[in-house]
Amino acid sequence: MADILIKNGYILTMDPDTGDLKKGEVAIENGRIIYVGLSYNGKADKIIDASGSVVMPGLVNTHNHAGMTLLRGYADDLPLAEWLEDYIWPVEAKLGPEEIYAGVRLACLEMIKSGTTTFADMYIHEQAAARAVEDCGMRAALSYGMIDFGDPERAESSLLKGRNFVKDFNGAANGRISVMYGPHAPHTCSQQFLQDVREQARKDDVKVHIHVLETEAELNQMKEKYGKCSVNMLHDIGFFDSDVLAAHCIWLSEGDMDILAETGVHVSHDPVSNMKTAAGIAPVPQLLEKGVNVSLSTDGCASNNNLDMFGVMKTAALLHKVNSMDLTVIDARKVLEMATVNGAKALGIEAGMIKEGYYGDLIVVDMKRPHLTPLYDVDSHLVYSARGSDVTTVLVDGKVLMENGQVLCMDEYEIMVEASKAAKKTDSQHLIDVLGLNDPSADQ
Ligand SMILES: O=c1[nH]cnc2c1ncn2[C@@H]1O[C@H](CO)[C@@H](O)[C@H]1O
Ligand SMILES: [Zn+2]
Repeated sequence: MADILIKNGYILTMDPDTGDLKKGEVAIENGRIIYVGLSYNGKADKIIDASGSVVMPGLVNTHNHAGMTLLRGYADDLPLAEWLEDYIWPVEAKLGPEEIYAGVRLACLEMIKSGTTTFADMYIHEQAAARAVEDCGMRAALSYGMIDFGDPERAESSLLKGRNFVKDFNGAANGRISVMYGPHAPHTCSQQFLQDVREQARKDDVKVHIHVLETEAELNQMKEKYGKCSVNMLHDIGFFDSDVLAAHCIWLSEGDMDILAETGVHVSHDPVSNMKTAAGIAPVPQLLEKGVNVSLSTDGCASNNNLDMFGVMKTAALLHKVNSMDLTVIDARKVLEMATVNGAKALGIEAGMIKEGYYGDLIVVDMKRPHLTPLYDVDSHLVYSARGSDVTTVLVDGKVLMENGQVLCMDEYEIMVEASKAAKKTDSQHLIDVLGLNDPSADQ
């Protein structure tokens, strides 16, 4: 007997073998999809009626700094280096594991409510992120953000933290948590450190998550220091492999793109963040053309400033259309693939498609809404018209985390209270108490 049977929905399987089903059923047992088709010939403990809705794979956000929800809107409209060095890094030093736990809980709440079932993360106090993921039921590929700035002592302590994190959390939360090594970037980490991390990752059979060529400043710094760009430097030290997830990848030459394609590096594209920080435009159509696996992501909340993957999907499509002055350069289906299939592939998880044997990670999107009426083309609506708030039901690992808009896995109000309290640790003079936490007469 199945645990859950989803009926009456339009099933966007994203599986080319099955295609989409105008009205189909999905059955889930023990966390895995056991049936996708027109009619399930068996019983189920629980029925979810998806009439008037699309049932699709949960979205996969492949580059996040989830704890940064605490810094949403904390410092905006500043040059990237100044933003990071003068505002973000000093304030991160004030945040401890309890604050990050509250921030990641908030991130998970926001992601669940907008249809993301899995995210890849790189941040400080990542054990707290792991605890938050374990508690809320999401799936995640977590990495401890490591930076050495060329300081051997810092390199040693950073790698030790990374290794301990890998040891403690690989396969945690019943396999919902996977781990990666997270060296920050080629210009903030020394070559030796990057080599050491690479070696350790191979030894542990763990993937690597890194920022690559996000800014022109990084490109110039690398050329000055090594006489070559980040991609060539990393390639020359044998860093690249099909277990590497590289975020941003904006300032690429033709040759760089060939290296990424040949080595099987996965690229995480952050269009909203890249536009907001004026970092540039990643050559996504060219990367896809060369066969690079490109997935989509929000980046941290301080450079987005939300975690809505529907916004990211629309922005990705529009950005590359206008940039190439060719609106056929990327279509809605390709964008959906990047947000589901490609993301799961980058993280090496059996998700991103509604397919027998895959994880029961899926979402229900309500199409009975003014801004989704009339409906000619499901792909088009999901990318160009829908919003995260159209997601009504979310399942991860076959567990219902949200049903009919009701979050079941956490108390929304409590999460916002705890995050607002944690944000006080920033000592910002500008924090506005919208929840009325400092006013005892405030109505809850
Ligand atoms: O857009 C970005 N570019 C580079 N670094 C970033 C960006 N957003 C966040 N971080 C920083 O990466 C570290 C991860 O552990 C954090 O210090 C975070 O602030
Ligand atoms: Zn980032």
